[in-house]
Amino acid sequence: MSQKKPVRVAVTGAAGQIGYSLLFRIASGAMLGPDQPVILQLLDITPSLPALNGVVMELDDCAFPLLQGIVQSDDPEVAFKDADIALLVGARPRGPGMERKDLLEANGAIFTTQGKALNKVASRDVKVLVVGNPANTNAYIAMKNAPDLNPANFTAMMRLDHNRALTQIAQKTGSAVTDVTKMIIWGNHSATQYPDLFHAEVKGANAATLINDQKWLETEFIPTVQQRGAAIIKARGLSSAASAANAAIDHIRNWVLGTPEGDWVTMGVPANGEYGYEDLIYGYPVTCKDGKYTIIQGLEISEFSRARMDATAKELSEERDAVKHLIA
Ligand SMILES: NC(=O)c1ccc[n+]([C@@H]2O[C@H](COP(=O)([O-])OP(=O)(O)OC[C@H]3O[C@@H](n4cnc5c(N)ncnc54)[C@H](O)[C@@H]3O)[C@@H](O)[C@H]2O)c1
Repeated sequence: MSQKKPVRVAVTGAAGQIGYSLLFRIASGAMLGPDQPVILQLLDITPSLPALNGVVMELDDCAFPLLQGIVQSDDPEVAFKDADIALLVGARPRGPGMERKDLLEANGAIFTTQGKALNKVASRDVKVLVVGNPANTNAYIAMKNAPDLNPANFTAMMRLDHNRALTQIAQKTGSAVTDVTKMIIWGNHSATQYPDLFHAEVKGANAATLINDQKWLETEFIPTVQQRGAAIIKARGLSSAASAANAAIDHIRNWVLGTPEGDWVTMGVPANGEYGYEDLIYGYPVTCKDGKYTIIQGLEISEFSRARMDATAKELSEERDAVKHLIA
């Protein structure tokens, strides 16, 4: 039995689809390691509490050795109390006839409340990952509503896009996914994201040079990664959930336990002028060590890449400007 102090992991939207894949893997040790006990602090809205209780019954029935406690609540100040990690998954889905700005508004209200609650009760070092869409802007709103916490601790999930791109390159080049390194998804977790092949490597060789097919890059690779979420909804009738949960596990595991030597990952993190962007939560390549991430700086950016990086930054600025009134 591990002697380590349990880590408090808050998960919102815990009764939802992603929650159903995510919670069991956190409790099994997939996220923080096989010797790290956890306490799950689960938040959902009042009407979803009966369903949440069913999920908790199943967690109990797994008898996970690392799971040292479960809290269930519809109150963010209960769920976020002393949280070391907060996975903000719950969000308002886009309903029929809802415009993008209505979605921003509905989620803005949720992430304002949750940012304030984190500010009030979470651990001062809480690591926040926003999964609920629009993830980058929701993370921005939560960060701005938590003035006592370090802004660097607010991140948005770009890892699903990153992992999707890794597999596209592995399949294209007939290599193992572990042979593909240094992928980057710049910008927003949306259809404007820019999956950048020009710094990626396959067994240490530059991926763009190796593939040497600009038409494929522009007409297949980039759109496939950008549109993957929609393709999954079309095929499955439901949005990606297990792969999203897996990406959340990867994001936190690397942030807490580090990235492998010679590789980096993509995280949506506060932009403070890197590559010319600021006051956004923007997808950047980062390495992680000792629980901290560092943005990879100084990569050479071609005109082709710059146009796409700017386009996704423009969309993020527009989203930010649309929610300005929600920020204190
Ligand atoms: N960043 C990414 O890569 C990525 C990938 C996939 C899905 N997503 C997003 O993740 C979110 C969740 O997806 P899902 O498939 O689990 O959805 P879902 O509808 O199955 O579950 C969402 C859950 O959140 C709960 N919820 C709603 N408002 C809440 C609030 N204010 N506080 C707490 N809980 C609340 C709901 O009751 C529900 O249980 C969606 O916004 C989806 O678009 C993001």
